[in-house]
Amino acid sequence: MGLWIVNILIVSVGKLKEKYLKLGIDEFTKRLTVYAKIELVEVPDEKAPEQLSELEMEQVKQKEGEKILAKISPDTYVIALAIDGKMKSSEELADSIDKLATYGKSKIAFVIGGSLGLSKEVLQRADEKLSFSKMTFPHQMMKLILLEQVYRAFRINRGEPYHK
Ligand SMILES: C[S@@+](CC[C@H](N)C(=O)[O-])C[C@H]1O[C@@H](n2cnc3c(N)ncnc32)[C@H](O)[C@@H]1O
Repeated sequence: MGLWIVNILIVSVGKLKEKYLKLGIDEFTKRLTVYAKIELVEVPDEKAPEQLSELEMEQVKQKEGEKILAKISPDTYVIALAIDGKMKSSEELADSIDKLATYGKSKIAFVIGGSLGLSKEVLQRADEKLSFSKMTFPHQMMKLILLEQVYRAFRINRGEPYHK
């Protein structure tokens, strides 16, 4: 594990409403502060009623995408969460984070899309696309799962015990 301070930024779309998810997110954020500087940023979602045309859906994603990109500095390594991205084991994610930190990429942003997903501009900016399975998770739940996996990654890299 590199000795660099790793800055983890998680950018997501929309305000977290569910209390049960908030509790979990707060818990893993707190646990992670031992290992990294962690920042969670929520950008406002665009109104997306049921009956949107393809074009309108693209516009929603584009507007949300602009707000996401505005939060990410140019020297940040961006990992976009996408269903069709690359799947990794927890050990592989841990290794990726370790290598990024070791080779001087100490700013890592994970990006989670809104209900319609991420814009092509965000996906183009991303250095990699990470999939958590072929299943679709609600974005707020995705944030909790991501935080747990990032926490797990740091525990793995430190050789610290964590339940299997
Ligand atoms: C409700 S999902 C969006 C679903 C949208 N139809 C799509 O295909 O992207 C909201 C966000 O959660 C993340 N997400 C949901 N399921 C995921 C998965 N299995 N792997 C990676 N990211 C996922 C993605 O960032 C996605 O943009």
